[in-house]
Amino acid sequence: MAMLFDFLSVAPKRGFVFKNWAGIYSCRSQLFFQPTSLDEIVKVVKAAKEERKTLVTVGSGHSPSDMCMTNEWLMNLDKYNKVLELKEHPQKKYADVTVEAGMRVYQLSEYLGKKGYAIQNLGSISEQSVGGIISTGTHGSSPYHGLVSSQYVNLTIVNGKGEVIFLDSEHHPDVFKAALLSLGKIGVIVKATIRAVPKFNLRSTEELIKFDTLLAKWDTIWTSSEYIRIWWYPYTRKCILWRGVKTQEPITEPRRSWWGTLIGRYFYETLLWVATQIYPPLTPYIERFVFHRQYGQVETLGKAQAEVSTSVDGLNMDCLFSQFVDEWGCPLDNGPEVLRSLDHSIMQAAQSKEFYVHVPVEIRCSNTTIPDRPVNVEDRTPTSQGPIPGNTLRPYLDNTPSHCRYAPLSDVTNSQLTLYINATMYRPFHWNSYVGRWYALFEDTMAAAGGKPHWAKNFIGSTSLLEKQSKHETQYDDHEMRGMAKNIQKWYGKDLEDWQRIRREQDPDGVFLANKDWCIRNGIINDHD
Ligand SMILES: Cc1cc2nc3c(=O)[nH]c(=O)nc-3n(C[C@H](O)[C@H](O)[C@H](O)COP(=O)(O)OP(=O)(O)OC[C@H]3O[C@@H](n4cnc5c(N)ncnc54)[C@H](O)[C@@H]3O)c2cc1C
Ligand SMILES: O=C1O[C@H](CO)C(O)=C1O
Repeated sequence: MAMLFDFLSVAPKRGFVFKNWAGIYSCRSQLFFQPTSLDEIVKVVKAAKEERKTLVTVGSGHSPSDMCMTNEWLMNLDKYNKVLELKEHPQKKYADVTVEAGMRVYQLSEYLGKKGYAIQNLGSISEQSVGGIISTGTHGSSPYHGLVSSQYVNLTIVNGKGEVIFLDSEHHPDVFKAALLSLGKIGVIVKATIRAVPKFNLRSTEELIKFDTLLAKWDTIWTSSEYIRIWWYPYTRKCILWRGVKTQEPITEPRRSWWGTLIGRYFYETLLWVATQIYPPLTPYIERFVFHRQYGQVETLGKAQAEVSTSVDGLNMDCLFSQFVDEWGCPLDNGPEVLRSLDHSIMQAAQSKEFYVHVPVEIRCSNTTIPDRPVNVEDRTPTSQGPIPGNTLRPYLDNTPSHCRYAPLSDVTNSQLTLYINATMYRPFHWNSYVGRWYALFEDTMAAAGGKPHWAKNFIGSTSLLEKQSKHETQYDDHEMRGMAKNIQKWYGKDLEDWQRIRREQDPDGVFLANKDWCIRNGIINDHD
């Protein structure tokens, strides 16, 4: 082995155990690589091909599912994480920054901040790697911004033949579309160019509103701010409406957070542990108690005090504890019907003590419609709303509704938007909670509303959706993913076929077909691939 890998500056580790962030899944890889240069990455891919091994590239391991698990070769690009180039627009309206794909999003924000720029939109955290955040369809929450991958102008990948390929809207646009949401199966993303905008702060409010107020204002609320997200606390019948706009105002004191304190946090996790492990009917009481500690009792719509923070602090949030997450996207127009139905089911389940949900149920939106003209940047100021897209291609595996049509910012309505609902279930002190019955109901509701699951998360599916059953239903753990091959083939149709064709062309020997079981149970490859 020493001979085979003497080109590496960091020797591969044998038997390295990888655990995902939530600690739900772990695997023992045969060999674990941390290359430090493009040449080393190419050689690792070629060695995998020659040795007939499969290779998974793992970023920060923040995907909650078992998608990165492998008992063959595992590679991580944490040591391949430098900034390569910064190209500024002549009037500094934006900057295109090329980085090595192992860079973490928080590292990229730190670098950009020093140069006077910021990432246009973020998800709830910044721990992810650039390669990882692109590969799963990660999103934030905004009526104007799309998937995080829409900020990327180009990618460079190493495909399964060990070739280095540059991808953008002109060079191999079909491979670019496949790599913009690839689940790590098209090639290793080694470099990426992100379009950043002038640095901005966020002026945000957190308003306490009734669940009924949310439903009553559904038609206009989502377009009331550039950044917006809602946290739903079903047992309190209340929500927190978070809204943010770009500003150049100076940063203010952060708002207080009860669960942000050591005692609040530990107490909350202990209460959840008691509820999940000893007496589940406590859950609604805990939720009400925690909500009132954190947010108070009184409706504050239009009256909440604003906070000014950096864009990163404003867009990221405290995700609290290890968790299962089942998140789906569906047309935002279907929101009221979906939420009424989920509300009814959650209340009935609590009454019959069938299951309990954790909070918040996160409600977000994105605008993944494709602009019909380039954005005019000349008149833009650092606080102008909306994105300057890096690309305007729709990834083949984009899970958001495909029928929504573009409208200029001033004309955006709910009909342009995707609704994301995120059913988080905590694992207090890393003890599992029961998710099966809640997630089955949640998934049926979302599928009936035209939804599809977020690829990276803990969707469960059903044995009835598998092409071939390897286990009986009773042999699965409560939270174990059964898969949804038949639905995924039905939902993605020709897009999936195109993605599969490109996958085979780029990786004819199946170097990236690790964790084949995950791929087959979700229909992205066939048995004979
Ligand atoms: C607390 C928390 C908050 C989150 N918030 C959000 C959110 O707000 N919005 C949202 O949409 N998601 C969210 N996620 C999910 C997260 O953004 C995605 O799972 C993301 O893909 C994780 O990035 P990663 O670097 O950890 O990738 P990993 O989980 O390590 O890998 C994910 C996939 O990317 C592939 N991959 C990684 N690097 C490369 C590469 N260089 N080349 C090719 N393929 C690669 C892997 O093979 C795998 O298929 C959250 C997750 C957690 C745990
Ligand atoms: O996966 C996710 O986890 C957090 C919620 O805790 C979030 O926003 C996701 O998305």
